[in-house]
Amino acid sequence: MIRSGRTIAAIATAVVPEEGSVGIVRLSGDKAYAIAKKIFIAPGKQQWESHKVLYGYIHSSKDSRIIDEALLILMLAPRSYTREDIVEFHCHGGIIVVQQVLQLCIKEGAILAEHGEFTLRAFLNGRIDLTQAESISEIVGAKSPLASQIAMAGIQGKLSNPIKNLRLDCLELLSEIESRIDFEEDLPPLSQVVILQKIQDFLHRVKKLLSTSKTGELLRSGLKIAILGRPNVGKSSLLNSWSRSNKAIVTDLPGTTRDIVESNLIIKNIPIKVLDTAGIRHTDNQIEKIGVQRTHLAANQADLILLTIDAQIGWTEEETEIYKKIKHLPIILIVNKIDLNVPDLSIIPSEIQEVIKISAIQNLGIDSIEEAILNFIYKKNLIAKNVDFTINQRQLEILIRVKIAFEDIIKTINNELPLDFITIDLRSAIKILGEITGDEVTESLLSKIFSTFCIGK
Ligand SMILES: Nc1nc2c(c(=O)[nH]1)N(C=O)[C@@H](CNc1ccc(C(=O)N[C@@H](CCC(=O)O)C(=O)O)cc1)CN2
Ligand SMILES: Nc1nc2c(ncn2[C@@H]2O[C@H](COP(=O)(O)OP(=O)(O)OP(=O)(O)O)[C@@H](O)[C@H]2O)c(=O)[nH]1
Ligand SMILES: [K+]
Ligand SMILES: [Mg+2]
Repeated sequence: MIRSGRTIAAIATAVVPEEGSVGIVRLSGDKAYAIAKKIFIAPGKQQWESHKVLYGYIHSSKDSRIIDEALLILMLAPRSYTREDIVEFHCHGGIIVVQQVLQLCIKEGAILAEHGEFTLRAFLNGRIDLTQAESISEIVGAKSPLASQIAMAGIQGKLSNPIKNLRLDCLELLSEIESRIDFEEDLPPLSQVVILQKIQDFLHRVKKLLSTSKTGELLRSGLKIAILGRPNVGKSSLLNSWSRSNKAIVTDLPGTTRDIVESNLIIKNIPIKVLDTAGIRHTDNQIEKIGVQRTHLAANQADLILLTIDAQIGWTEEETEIYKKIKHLPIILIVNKIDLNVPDLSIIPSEIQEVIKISAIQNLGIDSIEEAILNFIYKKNLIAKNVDFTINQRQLEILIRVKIAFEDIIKTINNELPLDFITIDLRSAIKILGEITGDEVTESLLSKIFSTFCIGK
């Protein structure tokens, strides 16, 4: 994975046939400039200077066939994304031209970049730390404006700064304690109370960082919501009306939906995956049977269930039977088809607190469903107010280990054990914190992290 010394090349923009008016191919490494000189002609008196745009043609050096009319940007080290020499060819979009330009670069001695290799180099060359690199990957994959804003804060160091500061404060305390151990007679004593206060402050700071993880998780993975109910209550109609699509087949025949139909929505910055499912009933039809099994699987993987009933029919024995199987899950009751009938809601189970009346066909009540979902999210504390950064799963796991180390130190102090015991845990906390920023990191961990990035990033 770490192969500095070679010049890497990749297509940096999305590759979609006939789409995207401009496509970028970029090179990073010692040979970038020489390769660019070979395949790019800048007519007239244009100077090959760093950070100036050149206009010209990309051509195959072999048969001098012109591949594209393009712009070129040269960014010489260390003033570049990777801190190596970078060349960008801004070509016409679509896939053919950029693929040809990439091939040309390979022919001239570049190697294909691996996932995240440009950003890996930015990290290895010290331009950014590991949290900033992870934030760059996150801004690319952001599913909502808030997620993107949080990733941008991460790129600017909003996450790495508190972690770096905490690590520095730990290092300072460690050296104070160690010097007491080494030169006990020459220094004023360090009271256990002072150490305790400092560790409690560190612990508080770790907990604050940890508290952002749920929000991060919600913004990244979103919420899975399954629409459940017996056949013909209008589950597929609800999915269609909600997602303003015709994704799911709707007919007046019970048992229409056989397989899960998914739709991805964003509600107030939160990604929501809505699953339409096969209506639950006993059936001898082999296909429908499998559909119903899939409904049960989907229900158990969902964060929230929209149990849907028909206003004309109300709550029946069948609903009671379905409810028994899902009552351990968070449920919102949806009463559909209120355009046809005023429903009798007197017999629904009292445990069901949220009841929303809608008409899928007339697009009525969808906003109330969204409001109820947001309430569910706030009630469960899945999203924090005024978040300015969040930690990811990797950082969460590391911070939990740091928290344990601090808690162990507090126990050590309370048990009045010798200072040596404190330094062991403190040193371990420092090392673990270094795994977040990348100050303490193995090559295999780096491969793991950067392999999830997109190519050309
Ligand atoms: N064309 C293009 N657009 C792009 C990128 C890119 O690589 N190419 N980026 C890629 O993700 C993002 C911008 N991020 C960047 C971050 C740092 C540097 C950079 O050259 N930094 C140097 C020099 C700064 C300076 O000249 O003052 C540095 O920090 O040392 C460039 C782009 C988004 N847009
Ligand atoms: N009047 C009225 N009819 C509706 C409404 N929602 C759905 N329907 C009708 O109810 C019938 C069944 O709708 P679907 O959306 O297929 O019901 P489903 O729950 O997905 O049914 P299965 O997939 O078979 O389980 C169709 O004829 C719809 O047009 C509504 O809000 N008002
Ligand atoms: K149906
Ligand atoms: Mg259906």
